[in-house]
Amino acid sequence: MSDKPVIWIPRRLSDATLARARRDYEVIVNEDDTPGSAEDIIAMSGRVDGMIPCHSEHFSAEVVAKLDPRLRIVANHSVGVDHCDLPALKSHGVVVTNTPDVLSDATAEIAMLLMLGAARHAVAGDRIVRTGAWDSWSPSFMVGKQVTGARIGIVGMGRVGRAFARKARGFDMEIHYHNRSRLSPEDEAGAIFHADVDSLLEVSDFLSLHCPATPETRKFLNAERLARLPEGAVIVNTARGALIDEAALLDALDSGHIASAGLDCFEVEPGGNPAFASHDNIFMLPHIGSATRATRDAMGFRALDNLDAFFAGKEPGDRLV
Ligand SMILES: NC(=O)C1=CN([C@@H]2O[C@H](COP(=O)(O)OP(=O)(O)OC[C@H]3O[C@@H](n4cnc5c(N)ncnc54)[C@H](O)[C@@H]3O)[C@@H](O)[C@H]2O)C=CC1
Ligand SMILES: O=C(O)C(=O)CO
Repeated sequence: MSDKPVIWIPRRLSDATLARARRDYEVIVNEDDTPGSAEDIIAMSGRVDGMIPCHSEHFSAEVVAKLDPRLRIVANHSVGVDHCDLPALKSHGVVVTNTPDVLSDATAEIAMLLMLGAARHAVAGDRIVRTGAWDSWSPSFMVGKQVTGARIGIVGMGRVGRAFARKARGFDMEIHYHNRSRLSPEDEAGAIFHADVDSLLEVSDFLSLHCPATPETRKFLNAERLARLPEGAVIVNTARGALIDEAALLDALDSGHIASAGLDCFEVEPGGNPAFASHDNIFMLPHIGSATRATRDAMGFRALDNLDAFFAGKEPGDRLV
């Protein structure tokens, strides 16, 4: 019997992460890489001291109430923790950490891709070439919306929001933002703060969501707020599907008030919204904001750094509760 702590890794993390984990811990890996169910989480809590779950494993209050006291730390392999009932985990005595910063640039890259693709008809353009339907060219063919110099509204100017703003500056965009609090002049870097959501919406030719999913932000972008955006605005969401009222977004796209949307996150995942599939003006990706090799290694290492600190009796750097 080794005296190393035992940890459960429910999803197939990067090779480098698994190699380091196996060096330092007794590791139980879910080799078939399916999401851990409530039953799996509860059963595993009696066999392990720590876990490295992803946002696909849900720690609801009902699950947390049934956790075995052996489990002492949930070191998430994600920055978003809307899959965790933090107050319940805290009152159950379980430490929770996440992986901030290391995925901000990768996620901001995907937001840029979605913004550009949604603005410039990437879905329809790709389909027309791919299917051999490209049989003419004209000056009015596939005319899109220019990103360079346009006004971008950012909701949630945290780590990913600021990384996105840095990239948008490269496109000479005029940056506006709404956040829980105003940033320092250094972090703001010329971006224009809107204390009021409506005032941000009214100037946003493009709108990109970067705040966490919380009870307060659920369906943040509803019919009323969509109507406040300028005619022909483009929506980008790499945050969480829960932030958008998807039926209201479809209505706004169908009416032409919203020109297009670029979405990495959906209310139902995996799968997405089947009603979106027939819309060429929705550019969709399957929640791959942080999916680069470098970032996935960095996320895994950050989760392990948190475990290492915890099991060494120190404060984990990314402790949330
Ligand atoms: N698509 C993907 O693969 C990824 C998605 N994400 C999502 O992005 C989110 C943001 O990540 P970070 O930037 O690292 O978090 P962060 O905590 O650094 O930034 C979030 C910002 O939102 C602001 N905020 C919170 N509630 C708000 C509200 N009601 N109204 C306005 N602003 C509000 C906060 O003040 C903060 O500045 C995560 O919670 C996660 O859901 C993050 C990484 C990858
Ligand atoms: O980290 C997160 O919050 C994600 O959505 C996946 O990287």
